Amino acid sequence: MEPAEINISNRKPVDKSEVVVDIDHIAKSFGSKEVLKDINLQLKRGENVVVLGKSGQGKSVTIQCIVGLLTPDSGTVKVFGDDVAQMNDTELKELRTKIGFLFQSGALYDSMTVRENMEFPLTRIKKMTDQQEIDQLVEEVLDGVGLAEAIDKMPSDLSGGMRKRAGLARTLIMKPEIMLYDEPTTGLDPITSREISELILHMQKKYKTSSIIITHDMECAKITADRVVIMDNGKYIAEGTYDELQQSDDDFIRSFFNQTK
Ligand SMILES: Nc1ncnc2c1ncn2[C@@H]1O[C@H](COP(=O)(O)OP(=O)(O)OP(=O)(O)O)[C@@H](O)[C@H]1O
Repeated sequence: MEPAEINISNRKPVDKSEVVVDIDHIAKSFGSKEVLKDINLQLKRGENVVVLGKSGQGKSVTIQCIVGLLTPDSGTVKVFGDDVAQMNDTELKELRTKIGFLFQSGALYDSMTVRENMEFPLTRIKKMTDQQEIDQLVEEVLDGVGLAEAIDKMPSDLSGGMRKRAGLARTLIMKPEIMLYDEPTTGLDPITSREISELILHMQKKYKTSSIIITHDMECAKITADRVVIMDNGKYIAEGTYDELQQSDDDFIRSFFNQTK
């Protein structure tokens, strides 16, 4: 059954100067398949927005449009006020240094220790050479995610939750202004999932990042979200705080909140 469309037009106007990601009526098809029909989303500075939606609704495609890996067929995506589709390779590279990703796997290099994994983006991307400065940043970031003791371990010696923390640390060491989390708690047990969600919240406060968090984990949404948007059939159909949406009169919206993990 098609969900009822929810009126989201009466939301408060957003102060544009605070908007770091502005997705304006984007559409994207692959062949005859219309994946995104009309997506609008504004991410404000320092805000955590959680995107909920059933599988295959185009959440990852939306993220790829933000970093310029895909170009929308119509509509615009502006990051820090600049249209991503108009950026040249140098500008895209520069943009991506300001955006951190955390994917499901955590994406560590298995042949490097935790310390070497942290050093890698500093020496390869930031071209840092001062070893003392590098050591200080690595120790600080690992301490922040509770992995100070694991600094000389190999990724294969870490639990799933520790790997996820290390992946997060490796992203945060670049001090991104925007974080994109794609299913950050998938595959983790409930206790570790909660720890990662709390860490995402803690990191938002500590580094003042703006984040988009794609998840199916409602506890993660509850812990991390300042605002939740629900995506269905290529459109954003509802938006509000976790509590507002949980109390919605719409059965489809409430169905997200009634699921067990
Ligand atoms: N590069 C591409 N070429 C063709 N089709 C694609 C491409 N990228 C995504 N799609 C299609 O777009 C649809 C949405 O994919 P997407 O990965 O964004 O969904 P999702 O909402 O993130 O799902 P999930 O929650 O399962 O990760 C899928 O049907 C997918 O096959």
